[in-house]
Amino acid sequence: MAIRAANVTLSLGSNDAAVSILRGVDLEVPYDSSVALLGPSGSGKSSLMAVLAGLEQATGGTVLVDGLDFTKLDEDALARARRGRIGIVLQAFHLLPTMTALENVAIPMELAGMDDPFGRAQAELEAVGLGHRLTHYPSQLSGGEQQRVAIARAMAAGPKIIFADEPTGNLDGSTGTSIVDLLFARRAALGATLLIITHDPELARKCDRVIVMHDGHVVERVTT
Ligand SMILES: Nc1ncnc2c1ncn2[C@@H]1O[C@H](COP(=O)(O)OP(=O)(O)OP(=O)(O)O)[C@@H](O)[C@H]1O
Repeated sequence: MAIRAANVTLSLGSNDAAVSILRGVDLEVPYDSSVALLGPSGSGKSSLMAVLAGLEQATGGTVLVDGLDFTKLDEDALARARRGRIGIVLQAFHLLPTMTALENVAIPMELAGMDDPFGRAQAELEAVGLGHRLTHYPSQLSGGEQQRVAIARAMAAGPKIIFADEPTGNLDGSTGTSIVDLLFARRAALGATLLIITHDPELARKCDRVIVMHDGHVVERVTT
């Protein structure tokens, strides 16, 4: 299993002010599969993703990601565990404005000490259709192009698991559709697992499984 989570809880704040955000989530996600995470606003989708991606520590339960027990790792070890294993795409593209498209994709790999960061970055930008935009800065790119750079950044190190939180939320309909197609195509090419938060039932149907959350729980699991 790419992800195996059992009885995961997340509380934020302490004592009287504590808020229960995840209230015992169980989840199994096979390798090389796609999963849509649906549910009303505030149901805990982004919080669950943060825990599974190693960005936030669960308060309780077990979180096994690619065989690693994330609940046993401190922040530094989590950062190391994410490298080359996990790719993240968010609604806001979070590109660095002072870096070109190529640098935005290559520099994180260079900092992580990976081999040939610029060669890999160029290959991945070509794969997302941006071979002609390598030296453009984010401000010179359209929203859809910026999200392609963000996807290239998430994919370039060859992650086993890709997390995407409403990746089309800032894009118009047809641009959003092409971004989704691209995510699915790159996922398949890499043999990676994709977990995608969406409000779009049509997108959810494209995934192998659909998981519905409500009030910090998983309330429905559907295999499509
Ligand atoms: N840092 C925080 N401190 C306190 N409460 C928080 C914090 N982060 C999230 N929450 C609360 O946790 C609950 C779940 O939030 P989360 O963002 O995971 O939901 P979501 O399902 O992703 O919602 P949306 O679809 O609106 O993005 C919400 O009630 C939110 O207000």
